[in-house]
Amino acid sequence: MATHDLYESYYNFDLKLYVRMDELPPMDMFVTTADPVLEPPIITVNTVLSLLAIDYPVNKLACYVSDDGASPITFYSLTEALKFAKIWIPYCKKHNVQVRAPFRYFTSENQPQSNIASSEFLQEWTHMKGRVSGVMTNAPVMLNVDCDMFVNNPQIALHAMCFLVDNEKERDIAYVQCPQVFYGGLKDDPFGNQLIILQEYLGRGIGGIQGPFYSGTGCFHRRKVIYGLSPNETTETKVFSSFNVKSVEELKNTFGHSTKLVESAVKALSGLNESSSSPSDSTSSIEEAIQVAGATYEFNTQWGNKVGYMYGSTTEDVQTGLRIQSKGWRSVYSTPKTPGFLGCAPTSLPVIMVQQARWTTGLLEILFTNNNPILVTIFENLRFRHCLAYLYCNTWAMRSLPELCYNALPAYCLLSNTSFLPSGDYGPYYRKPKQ
Ligand SMILES: O=c1ccn([C@@H]2O[C@H](COP(=O)(O)OP(=O)(O)O[C@H]3O[C@H](CO)[C@@H](O)[C@H](O)[C@H]3O)[C@@H](O)[C@H]2O)c(=O)[nH]1
Repeated sequence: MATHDLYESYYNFDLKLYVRMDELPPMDMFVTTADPVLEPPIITVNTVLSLLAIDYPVNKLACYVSDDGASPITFYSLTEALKFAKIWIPYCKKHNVQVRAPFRYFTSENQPQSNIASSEFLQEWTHMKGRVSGVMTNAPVMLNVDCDMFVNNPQIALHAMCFLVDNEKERDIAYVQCPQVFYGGLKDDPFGNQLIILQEYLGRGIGGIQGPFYSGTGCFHRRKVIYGLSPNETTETKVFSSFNVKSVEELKNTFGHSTKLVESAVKALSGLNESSSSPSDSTSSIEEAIQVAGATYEFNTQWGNKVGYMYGSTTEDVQTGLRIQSKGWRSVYSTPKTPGFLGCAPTSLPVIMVQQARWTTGLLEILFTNNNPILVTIFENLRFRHCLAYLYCNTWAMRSLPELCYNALPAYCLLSNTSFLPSGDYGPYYRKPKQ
């Protein structure tokens, strides 16, 4: 194997990835956006450009943007961005640019140092800066990213592949989650936006049990797991014992009436899509994609219930991760020195409160679904200690009441001139220390 064919990447646990370029699995990347006012198209465009420019074979990447706001401005911006991508991506790769979201790259701290940069580079840099203003692929790996989170480490996909490329030891890993890291936060993080407790302490702690929760953006999934595969249903047993004997009708009950989608799901579940790198005929795929994207497609199917993203909670990501882990799958954190993705945290109190109210409500809702952590620990394969970690998060909203009372105690004591701490009179059984 020639050295230049090798991709080598180090992970925290000294895990190495030795794989030829053509052996890397294809990857579909999903960016979601909803509101062109709150999430200006320029942010989405930067995220898309940074994804397209990651260090990965270009013929194995596909990027999908879901715009729930159906904004023509976002659409127009993306078509313009594609033209820009044709010069931006080769430029990043040629000069090994690290931050590949143009709006971050062209900030003052990234100005090239003219004393060390070659004249060719300086010329190209200036040229680039002038332009800044301006059911198809079925890949086995899927990455999802919020529109306001750009790629900060172009090798992040290779880091994730350390775990996902078929490696005997890591076969039961369902997804690789990158912690959410934010730029431009408030000084001293007064509202806890950097999620330090959640990610640095809780996240890393549960990483040692069954792995981090799925927390939305910055997550690399195996498609077959999203389609409902369990770790004990190895590729072979699934193909030969289950799907081959299931009738087409049964499969349609699960995946809907699109024959093409059913075929692609069977391929994904049986691992037959692991090496295909080019999309199928794009015209017919687009027609099929329009059909399966319709709001009514999911009626009387298992989407949202057993396959795909779970419904029933506004934190669909945590619930989907719980469904996956309840089958016994594990997950891992990807925390290379340079964070994989950087996002923009809200900075005003009202926005933060709305966001946290949404999260806490969503987490509580999970307790009232079939994916209640206690039920899936008893009847499925969620580990007990992992169940406790989920319960700790799910009850975030309920904990707010005792926490509020506790926080109000010092103020109450000051006003009423009382103390909630022991007064010093410990009763007859207390022996005073000798002087
Ligand atoms: O109807 C909607 C609403 C939101 N979004 C997109 O979903 C993403 C997350 O929405 P946002 O309002 O930014 O929610 P956050 O609370 O910041 O997101 C966190 O929490 C969400 C719910 O748990 C996860 O889906 C996200 O990945 C995670 O970053 C953004 O790209 C939105 O554009 C849509 O596509 N359609």
